[in-house]
Amino acid sequence: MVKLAANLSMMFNEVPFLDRFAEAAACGFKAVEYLFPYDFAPDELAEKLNAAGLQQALFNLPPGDWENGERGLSSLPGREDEFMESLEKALTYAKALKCPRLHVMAGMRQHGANTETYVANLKKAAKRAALDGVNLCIEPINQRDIPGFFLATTGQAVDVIEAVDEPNIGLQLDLYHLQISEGDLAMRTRALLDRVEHIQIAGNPDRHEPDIGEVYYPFLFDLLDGLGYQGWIGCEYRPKGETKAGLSWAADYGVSV
Ligand SMILES: O=C(O)[C@@H](O)C(=O)CO
Ligand SMILES: [Mg+2]
Repeated sequence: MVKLAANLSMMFNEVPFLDRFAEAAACGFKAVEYLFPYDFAPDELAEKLNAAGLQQALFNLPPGDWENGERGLSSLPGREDEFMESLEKALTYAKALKCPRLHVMAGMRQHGANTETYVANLKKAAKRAALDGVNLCIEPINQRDIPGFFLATTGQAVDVIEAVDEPNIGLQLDLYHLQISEGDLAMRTRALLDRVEHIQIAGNPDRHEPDIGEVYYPFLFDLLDGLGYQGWIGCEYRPKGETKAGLSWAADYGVSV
């Protein structure tokens, strides 16, 4: 059975961030994800999560200087210490939020990203995260949304995961990005599933609700069920209008308003 997690960076933007937990739970979501928790204290977030009876499915490591275009540190030579510090910060939050997985963003080609640094950093980070029982994921992102993002395709991600060769690193399969970059969603999902740690969805090409656009998600959900996928599916989309008004697509999966 498909398990949907609300992405609180994009959904429920009608209310302040800390109020989005209760909104998501009221609609029937059992888990949430978001980009970054770092504007708030871990205890404050844990209290919101617990009060709403939600699980924390995923969040990202600090990405570096976001305002100035940084999108992760893990592949940037000369930033290794900063990267490990960012991991420690994320692990502190993961512990407070009982979050079993973290997304490690790759970084930008134009900032000097390279595979050797990426693999070495991920290996060290995976070993450290394993001590806390946390898994890491890497996510290929399409070059239209983030031109120059270092991790561009699932093939590259699989090569990196194989080179890192640690049991707690896997793929964050965002089907919105995959549709733009590679297509052939069902066949690729089937081939990649044993590497997948987390899935995200949105309608293509505008990143609105999954029932708006060119991808037919009910087919992919049935496929995932048939393949025995047990993980979360993060709803990482920008609602076209009001969040709740656009949730009817999720009624068959335990979410309604
Ligand atoms: O797909 C995305 O944009 C996110 O999952 C992310 O973590 C980076 O922006
Ligand atoms: Mg994503």
